[in-house]
Amino acid sequence: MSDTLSPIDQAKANAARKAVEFVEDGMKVGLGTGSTAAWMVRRLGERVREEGLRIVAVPTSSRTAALAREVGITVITLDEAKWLDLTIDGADEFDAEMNLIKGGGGALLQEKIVATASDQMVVIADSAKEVAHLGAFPLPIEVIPFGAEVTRGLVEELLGAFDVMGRRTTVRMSGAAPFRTDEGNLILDLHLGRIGDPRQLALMLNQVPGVVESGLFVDICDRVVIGHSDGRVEVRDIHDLSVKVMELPVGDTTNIFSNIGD
Ligand SMILES: O=C(CO)[C@H](O)[C@H](O)COP(=O)(O)O
Repeated sequence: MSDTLSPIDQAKANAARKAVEFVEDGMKVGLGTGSTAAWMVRRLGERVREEGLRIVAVPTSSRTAALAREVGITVITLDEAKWLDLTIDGADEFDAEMNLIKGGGGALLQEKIVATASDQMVVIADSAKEVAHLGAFPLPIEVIPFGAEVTRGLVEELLGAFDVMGRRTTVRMSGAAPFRTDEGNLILDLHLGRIGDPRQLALMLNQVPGVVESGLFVDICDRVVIGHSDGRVEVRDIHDLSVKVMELPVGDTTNIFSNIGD
């Protein structure tokens, strides 16, 4: 029930609920990964079951695929979809230009492929994710296991040429073993503190052999839906950053709180 939710979960759920309003009948939709995205998938499932909304969806992880099927959403592959109308996903950080750090859940590669193959990417986030400069959240990069320590060394060397505060890197773990992505790759977390030029860093990281992709999303996000813990939801559009739509709490969220798995 909604009154058992923490303020942060309430904020995430409200942002998710608002973003799902952008989904229209007949759309092909990309589904993000993470706890905020899970709220969105549940709410979308509700619309499918209760309103008869006809959509097909491309999930960005095996976790999201399982949840989507569970709530009654038809799942297809990106190659079947070919192109998507809209992707809704969470983020670990976003700045005023809607640059993002993503990959806290380890799904950054599929998330970037799916978002890039979409007419629109809508990010849903609680207000704590907004930052003046990206980088306090460790930047995840996906690297192939072959020669991963050499790749790590090259990345650390590269960071020496960048305007970042810290340069420490860690291999993401899952218990005692390295975390593996859905593609079987590893995640390196870059503890940068502050990223001076996200665009340049994203470009350069992709030049390192062994790096598959970084969690820096530059010029990909079109809209951010921000949930506040007091119940307000704010929508920002990259095409009109001067306009902020402030809204009162969005409807009754009781149903989607009944089967919380994340
Ligand atoms: O990028 C992601 C997963 O790879 C998530 O969208 C990001 O980590 C935000 O997660 P949450 O909504 O749980 O805070």
